[in-house]
Formats: sequence, C-alpha cells, structure tokens
Amino acid sequence: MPLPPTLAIRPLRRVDARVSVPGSKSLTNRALITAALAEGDSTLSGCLVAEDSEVMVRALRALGIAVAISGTTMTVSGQGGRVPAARAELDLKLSGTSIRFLTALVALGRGRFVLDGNARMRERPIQDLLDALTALGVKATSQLQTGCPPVVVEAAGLPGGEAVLAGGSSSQYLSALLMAAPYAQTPVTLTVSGELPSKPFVDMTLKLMADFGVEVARDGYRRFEVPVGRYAARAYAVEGDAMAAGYLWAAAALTGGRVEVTNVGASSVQGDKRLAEVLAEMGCAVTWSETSCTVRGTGRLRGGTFDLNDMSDQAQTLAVVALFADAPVTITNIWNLRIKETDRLSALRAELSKLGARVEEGGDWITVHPLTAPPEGAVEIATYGDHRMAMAFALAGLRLPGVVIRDPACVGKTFPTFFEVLAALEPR
Ligand SMILES: O=C(O)C1=C[C@@H](OP(=O)(O)O)[C@@H](O)[C@H](O)C1
Ligand SMILES: C=C(OP(=O)(O)O)C(=O)O
Repeated sequence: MPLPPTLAIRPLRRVDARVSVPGSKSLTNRALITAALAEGDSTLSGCLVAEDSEVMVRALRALGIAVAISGTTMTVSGQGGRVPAARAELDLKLSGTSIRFLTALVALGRGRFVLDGNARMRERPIQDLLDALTALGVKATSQLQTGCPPVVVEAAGLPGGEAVLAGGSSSQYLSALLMAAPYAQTPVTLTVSGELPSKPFVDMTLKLMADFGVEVARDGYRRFEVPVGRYAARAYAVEGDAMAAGYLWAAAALTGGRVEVTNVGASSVQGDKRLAEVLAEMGCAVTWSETSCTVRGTGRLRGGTFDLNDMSDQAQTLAVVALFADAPVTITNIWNLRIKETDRLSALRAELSKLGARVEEGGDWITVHPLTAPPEGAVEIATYGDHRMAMAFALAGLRLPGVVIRDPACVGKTFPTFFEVLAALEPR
C-alpha cells in the first residue's frame, strides 16, 4: 500500500516484540559490487530490497551485468572484472553508496559512463574520489564542475599505482576504490589524508573483500595496499541492517518495553550496532547473542556526551531519544551529517524545536535538552527527503500524541516496511 502524504504516529506503551530487520544496505550494495566483479554466479541472500539497492541493481543491469531477483535473494552473473556496456547513463537517485561504488567500478570498463542522481545528490560531494581516480590514471570529472554529480568517467581500464585520497568527508570514497582496485592493471596503494569518518565501514569493506577472496594489506586507516587479484563467486548471506535495528531498539528504550532484533548480533560487522551500547550507557538493559540483540527500556534514560563519528547514521535516532532523557545529550564529531540526504544537523534542530525542545547546534555537534512539556496539539515534522528524519521522528510519536510525519514514503530508501514494523511493536 502506498503511504499517504502525511502519517500520524500512534503512541505505544511498553512495546514487547521480536523482529527481524531488512538486509543491510551497506552489505547488500558492497556484495552486489564484488559479485558483479567476480567470475560467474554469486547468490546473495537476505538482501535489502529498497530504493538504494534497486538503483544499484538497475545500474549493474545497464552496465551489462545480469542480476536476477527472487524475494530477498539476488543472483549476480559476475563478469570477471569486465564491464560489458560501452556507454551508460546511470540514475542513482539519492544513494551515496551506489554512486560512489559505481564511479570506481565503471573505471574498469571501456567507454563513456555518466553517473547522476536527484537534485540533492547533485549537492553531495564526490570530488575527492574523482581526484584519487585521476591519480590512478582514470579520466573522471564532475560534469558541471561542482565537485558533485553528475560524474563523467571516460574509461579505458584502471592503470593503478599510488594515490592520496582526501578522507575527511566520507569513507565511501575509500570503500569504492578498495573494491575496484584488485582489477587494476598494477597494484594499487592508497594513502588517506585527513581524518576518515565512519571507519567501521572501511573494516566492513575489507572483510567483504576477504570473504570474496582478496586480502588487502593495511596500516590502520592510513595506508592500504591492494594486490592485483580476482574475487571468487560465492553464496553470501547479508546480515540485517544495524541502522534499521537502531530505530527498534530505541522504541524499546523510549516506551520502557523490550525489542529483540533477531538478525543483528554481536558477530555483526556493522559498526552501527554500537547504538545498543549507547542505549545501555543511558540506562537500558541490553543483551547480545552472536546473531541477535535485545534492548529493554528501564524507564530511565540518562543524558551524556556521545561521539558518533563511527556511526553517524544513528545520530538522528539518538537525538530523538534525547528528548526523553533526564539530562541533555550532546552528540559530537558528526560534521559529515551536513552532506548526507539533507543537512541533518540543521534539519534536526528545526524539527526538534517544533516539538518544543531546546537545541544547540555547532559545526559538528548538537545538544538536545530534554522536553519539559509535550507540545500542544499536532506537530507536522518535515523530513527533507531524508528517510532517517522520518524514521527517527516517528519514534518521538511513540511517546508524544500528535506527531505527524510528512512524506513518510521517503523511508523507501532503506526500510520500505518501517511504519508497518513500528505499528506492529504492540505489547504481546
Ligand atoms: O559505506 C557505507 O555503506 C556507508 C558509509 C557511511 O557514509 P560516510 O562514509 O559518507 O559517512 C554511512 O553514513 C552510509 O549510510 C553508508
Ligand atoms: C547516509 C546515508 O546513505 P548514503 O550515503 O548511502 O546515501 C544513509 O543511509 O543514512
């Protein structure tokens, strides 16, 4: 059922649920890339089926790489590092992982490739990736000279060699280069300058590459040496999405209830699982098994200062939880929220303020003071085309009557069934 233009959230008390979340966006889109480069068929199970993976699949098909989908299983006919199409114009909408990963992948081909997205994507930087590709011998440019998409790659294979990557804005550039690099003509050495955000995503990339048979030598997050190599086609099971799990754990924290997420656990490679630890620091009871994690709200949420540089997609979730803490919550080291689906720091301040919260915003931090009184009447929350604004603010609606989410359909980027799952978190 399509979602209406606005959606009123129904408050819930003491949720008690055992749920699984959709497949990880980050792992689905990485596995699609390594499977596309491997020789032969890879079967990826538990994939995310949502806009961000759909645009990736459509793009791979346009490049001549077949992907068959049955439910959440995707079978990719890898082309052994070849990119069959000689030209393509790819619309990656608002998917950062897709446009970054594919910009590096098409460099392995021969021909002219244009990669573009929606209006907001045309404001999201990609120049640092283009500069590193240029240093590796690729003709890759920002078509409108904005440092943002559309990107044009005039590909003639990836010569390889050494490049310095400015790492300060996004880890996705590094992940993109690493995954394509085994198919360069000579080994690739990448040195990262600046302080890389979102570091666990780089570990995830290296783990996935190793799972597909290519080991990278590294010196921390500074230097990476990628040998010439080949991925081996394989069956691969995608974990549940830890960012998606975050909303459900937060629902337990906020309602004094209990939620077990059955497909994100202690063995997960996703750094975003640490949100459960932050909720534990705030006062929740959290228990882990290898494959699942249960958060129990205790009725008390402490404030504090939390550095979310390694999992900034959880910042909006934590900022909404903060409304109901007993002291202010400061979230630090999250500058790059400003270049995501929207400027998330400004968006948070604007929408939290509508609920009546006192909010302070700095260049790379935000402080949310606890709500002293619920808002009077309904409050319509703007979501700025950002799935995480919609999902995080829906959590406020579990506690406050009258929260209305504008453009709820934007959750389709990574969690199309979010509102159904949320509404089903009833006490058993
Ligand atoms: O590599 C990935 O899969 C991602 C890395 C992070 O981006 P940045 O590295 O740009 O912070 C994260 O916010 C994004 O949702 C997914
Ligand atoms: C930042 C995000 O996505 P991306 O950069 O992949 O568009 C996100 O999903 O919150």
